[in-house]
Amino acid sequence: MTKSQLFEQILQKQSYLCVGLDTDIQKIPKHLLQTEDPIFEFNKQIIDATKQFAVAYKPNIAFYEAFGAKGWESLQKTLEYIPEDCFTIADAKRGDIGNTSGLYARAFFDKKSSGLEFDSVTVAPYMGEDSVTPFLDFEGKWVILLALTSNAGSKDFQNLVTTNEKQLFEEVLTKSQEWGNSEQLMYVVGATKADMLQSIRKIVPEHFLLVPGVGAQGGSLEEVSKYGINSHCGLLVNSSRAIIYASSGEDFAEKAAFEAKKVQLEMQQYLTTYLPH
Ligand SMILES: O=C(O)c1cc(=O)[nH]c(=O)n1[C@@H]1O[C@H](COP(=O)(O)O)[C@@H](O)[C@H]1O
Repeated sequence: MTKSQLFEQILQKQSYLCVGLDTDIQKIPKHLLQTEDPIFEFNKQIIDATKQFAVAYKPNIAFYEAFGAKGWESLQKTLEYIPEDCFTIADAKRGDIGNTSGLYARAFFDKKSSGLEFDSVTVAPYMGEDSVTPFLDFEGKWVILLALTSNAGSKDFQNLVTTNEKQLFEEVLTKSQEWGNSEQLMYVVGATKADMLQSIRKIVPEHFLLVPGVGAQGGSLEEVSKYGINSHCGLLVNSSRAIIYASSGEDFAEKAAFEAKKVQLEMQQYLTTYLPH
């Protein structure tokens, strides 16, 4: 999916919601445990319930690979079930020396090789250019580079000041623009770091940002939208637990739809207010 196609979807659905499929077998409703593939069954019902309110889905790979071959099978079925018009993110946080990154890229982008073809994959930037470019070599695919993450430990390294008198995450935003453009690179900025969005937008005015951390982690959707929206929206805001575990009963899909719709309606307001006309 291209940047302009993604923006079109956002305008059509009046939403920049990404539903995180962090599907934890311990948390899914008990009645699904009798089905042949409970993780897929849960995802299928969540996707059906939320697809009119969401423009993207982000399965977090940890929740699948923990179950070995069976988990990968649930992931593949889930990916195939996501509607064509939704952007897909493999949240795998990969990155290694060049030849290894090339194989990680095949795992998520090359259907003939792995059976999976996502639109994008999350990548850790700290091994530098040659660890990221093998992902960028896949035409039409996106790399979502970790910049300023939502967790408390992000300050351990990402805020350190470098010899250029910049914080490390700012170096990531600046340097990586030499490797790819805003048609193939996005950045992760945690919703809990919304106060930094104004200065981040000065470095990456055109790029899409994947913003996790609203909902369960407490980030403010309003702040993120106010400081993060650019001329083509430029935001995918992820919510996982607050939507998919809105209920642990048989009404889980209905409750997920209710939560997703609530977020979508809020986003509609922010698009009206903050999207430049
Ligand atoms: O790359 C990510 O998606 C990510 C980056 C980050 O800084 N913080 C963060 O929470 N995430 C992911 O976003 C999701 C957040 O889930 P909830 O807190 O349940 O909405 C999880 O899958 C995290 O792994």
